[in-house]
Amino acid sequence: MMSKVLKLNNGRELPVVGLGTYKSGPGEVKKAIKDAIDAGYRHFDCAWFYGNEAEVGIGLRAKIDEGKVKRQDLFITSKLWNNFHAKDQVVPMLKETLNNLKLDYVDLYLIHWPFGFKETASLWPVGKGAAAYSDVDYLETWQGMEECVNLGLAKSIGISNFNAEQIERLLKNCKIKPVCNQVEVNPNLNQKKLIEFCKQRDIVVVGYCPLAAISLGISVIPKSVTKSRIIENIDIDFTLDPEDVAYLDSCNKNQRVCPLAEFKNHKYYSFNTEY
Ligand SMILES: NC(=O)C1=CN([C@@H]2O[C@H](COP(=O)(O)OP(=O)(O)OC[C@H]3O[C@@H](n4cnc5c(N)ncnc54)[C@H](OP(=O)(O)O)[C@@H]3O)[C@@H](O)[C@H]2O)C=CC1
Ligand SMILES: O=C1CO[C@H](CO)[C@@H](O)[C@@H]1O
Repeated sequence: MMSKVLKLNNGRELPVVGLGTYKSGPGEVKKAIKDAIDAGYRHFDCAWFYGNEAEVGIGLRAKIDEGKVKRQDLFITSKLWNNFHAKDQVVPMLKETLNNLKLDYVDLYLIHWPFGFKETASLWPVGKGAAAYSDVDYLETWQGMEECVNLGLAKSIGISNFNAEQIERLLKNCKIKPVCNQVEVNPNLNQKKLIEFCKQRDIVVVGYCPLAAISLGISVIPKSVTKSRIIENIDIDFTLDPEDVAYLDSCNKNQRVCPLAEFKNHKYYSFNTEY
């Protein structure tokens, strides 16, 4: 049976299953949040880039106000987008997210990707080449993330889409350790080496695009705006037979849904290494 929470390296607890919110559209995400809270979800995966944090916040606030949950029972994650990697932009961007979510703090704030774009570039500067890239080092960004913890705006901080080498470099140069690395995990990309690498360093892996990938000792954040699926996705009280595990292992092709290959020439692109 799967444990319901994972312990983070700062002593806090992360509910294993969370609700993803990417592409949860206007007019549907508020209801999805409310349905999810009713179904027992307490972990919500959000991001400034998803453009829907204000409506997510309305759903959360409605359930808090009706007394269904307390703020302290929820685990809310958000992420810093790539155009805002300069150290002095991190706190203001988190404040904007908090304003949208109508919260005083997030439980977890992540650097969404290790590579940055210029603030003046578009949010998704495909085809613009290096002219759109910023070379702000994610170590600088991390100092801004640490400031978020020191100000009480984030209870925990972490990273997303970082490779092993980047994690090692960050661990050697941080004051506050990242609690998690959020990366793609599914049968086509089982991430065994990266998961083991993170476990050895007491970093929890949160798996995105996760449908059908469970039992790996990680947290998963399936997205759905459909009530029956929201309920189905948290009802995962089962263990897989060894043959099922072997079958899922055989599916691994190291293929990504989100390679962001458009940015593969960026100095801090993370998927040019094995893991
Ligand atoms: N850090 C990062 O860079 C990234 C983070 N993420 C995060 O991870 C989350 C999950 O990833 P995502 O890309 O959304 O993909 P998912 O693997 O969660 O798939 C979501 C899709 O699957 C459908 N679905 C959900 N449950 C079921 C079910 N039980 N049966 C059949 N279909 C189902 C949903 O449809 P419907 O909604 O219509 O029910 C939706 O179309 C994101 O929402 C986001 O929060 C994602 C990508 C990158
Ligand atoms: O979170 C995310 C959702 O998916 C996008 C790609 O389609 C990613 O860029 C982003 O990291």
